[in-house]
Amino acid sequence: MKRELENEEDIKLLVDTFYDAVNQDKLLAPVFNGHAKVVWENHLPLMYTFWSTVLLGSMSYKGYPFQKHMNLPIGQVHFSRWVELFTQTIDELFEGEKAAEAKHKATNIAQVFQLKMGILDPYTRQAAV
Ligand code: HEM
Repeated sequence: MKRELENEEDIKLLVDTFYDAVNQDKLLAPVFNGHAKVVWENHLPLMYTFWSTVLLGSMSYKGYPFQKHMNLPIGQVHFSRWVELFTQTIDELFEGEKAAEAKHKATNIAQVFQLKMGILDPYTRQAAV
């Protein structure tokens, strides 16, 4: 049954389910595990703090996420998949205002990363040529 996204337990469920999907994705899994060699025991708790700061205002995350992405071998196709999996995860588990906010914020942050990386053109917001 779908529920409102409202507490730390929900954040943990969101993050765990999302990265399970990432780990099964043929496009994204090699970036996380092959290229970046992410240590999941560290990354997952960090992402709980990130999303609880963004959505619940906990202020438990302190960092600069963009820096971790700027040298990754990723383009528009990777970001589109990331946003698609995130959106699917939210829709599968949650409903309501916070769920909508989570999708909106994730999409915006993904767009900002792509603008900063020069993947999207700042004027058209389409793929930069
Ligand atoms: C194709 C898309 C993406 C890929 C491949 C990706 C991959 C990564 C990788 C490899 C790391 C470093 C993990 C580590 O060193 O342990 C990371 C960190 C992180 N990512 Fe992403 N990411 C993507 C999109 C996003 C988006 C859209 C967001 C936000 C909505 C995000 C938020 C973060 C945060 C908060 C961190 C932690 C940064 C820190 O160390 O403080 N990522 N990501």
